[in-house]
Amino acid sequence: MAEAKNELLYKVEEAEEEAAAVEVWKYIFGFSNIAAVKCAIELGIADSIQNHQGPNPITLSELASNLKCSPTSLHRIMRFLVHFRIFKEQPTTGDTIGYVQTPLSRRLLTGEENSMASFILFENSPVILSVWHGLSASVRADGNPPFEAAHGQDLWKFAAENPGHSKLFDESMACSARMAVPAIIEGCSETFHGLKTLVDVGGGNGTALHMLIKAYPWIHGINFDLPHVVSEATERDGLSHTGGDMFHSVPKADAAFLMRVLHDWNDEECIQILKNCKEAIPKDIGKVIIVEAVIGEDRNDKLEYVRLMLDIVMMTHTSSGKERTSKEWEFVLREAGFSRHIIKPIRAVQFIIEAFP
Ligand SMILES: C[S@@+](CC[C@H](N)C(=O)[O-])C[C@H]1O[C@@H](n2cnc3c(N)ncnc32)[C@H](O)[C@@H]1O
Repeated sequence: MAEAKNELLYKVEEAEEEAAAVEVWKYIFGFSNIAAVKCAIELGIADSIQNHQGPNPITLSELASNLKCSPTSLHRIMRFLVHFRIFKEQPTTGDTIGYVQTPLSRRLLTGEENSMASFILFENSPVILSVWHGLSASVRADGNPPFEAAHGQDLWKFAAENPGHSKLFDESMACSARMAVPAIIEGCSETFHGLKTLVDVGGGNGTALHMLIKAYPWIHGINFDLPHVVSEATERDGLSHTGGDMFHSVPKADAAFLMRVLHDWNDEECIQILKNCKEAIPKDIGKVIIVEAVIGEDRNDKLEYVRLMLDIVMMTHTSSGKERTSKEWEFVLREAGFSRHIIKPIRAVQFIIEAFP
């Protein structure tokens, strides 16, 4: 009996060793996946495949000629991206191989509804990649927050002084807003009924608010963000842009909407922002609609790993931000003076938290 048990234990350990020997390469060369995808976006591979006309899928030589690339190098990139199922190969009638899109490669198109291209380019820009080197120092608490250690100032001040970086950041946020807002509308439509005005606090370039106003045209939207952000935002029907500082005050409206803003700040700062939102809404019918990750709420959810990654992203990108558990949300909301709140899951990384004065 004991021998059989030892034998089984040995087999499990052996299988784990074998798996580790394969898995460890992900951590040695894992960045090559990101770099190859970034390269595909910069070259415009997905766009070129999309724009290709004709009965056959685009061949390597056609793609290389469109993109003005060396076919030999492009072949190596395409072989890699096909292996990782970003693109697919398909035979042509001319007995060669062509390339076609997959649902994943369509996320690399520029200017498409589901595009994540700007988000990928932002997260893998030199400015952001350099901050990751400061992670262990900040965990040991003997270093500055990683972004400040790398750039000498925080993300927001850096953005205000670097318009190119700020624009890419706003576009990257708009990309993921285009994914999140349909999930909000699908999962929580009733949240917006009865509202005449809605202020999007830290609303970036207004993409999310514009989508909400299109779905609920009776609402007038106020897109509120830092002055340098709203000065670059496009004018859109049904909404106005207001520049300011949410730590000072928030424009008045029936409800305040905060999507992926509070996770940029520590508890004390969150409480201050939430108190200012509470001041901005009516005491009787007002509410604050928060769109944020809730860690550990559904550990088996397919997107839980994204919430955990996002928490580490907050450690590196912001000075004090974090993703929160439901208990941590309860704490900041109570401290900000809200009497009750409800957490609703939606089909997204984030949940909806509705808080009432
Ligand atoms: C992570 S982004 C979220 C953008 C948008 N809500 C979304 O989800 O797509 C955080 C936003 O907060 C804004 N922000 C930072 N500090 C602010 C402040 N003191 N007052 C107003 N907005 C601020 C930033 O400019 C940025 O647009």
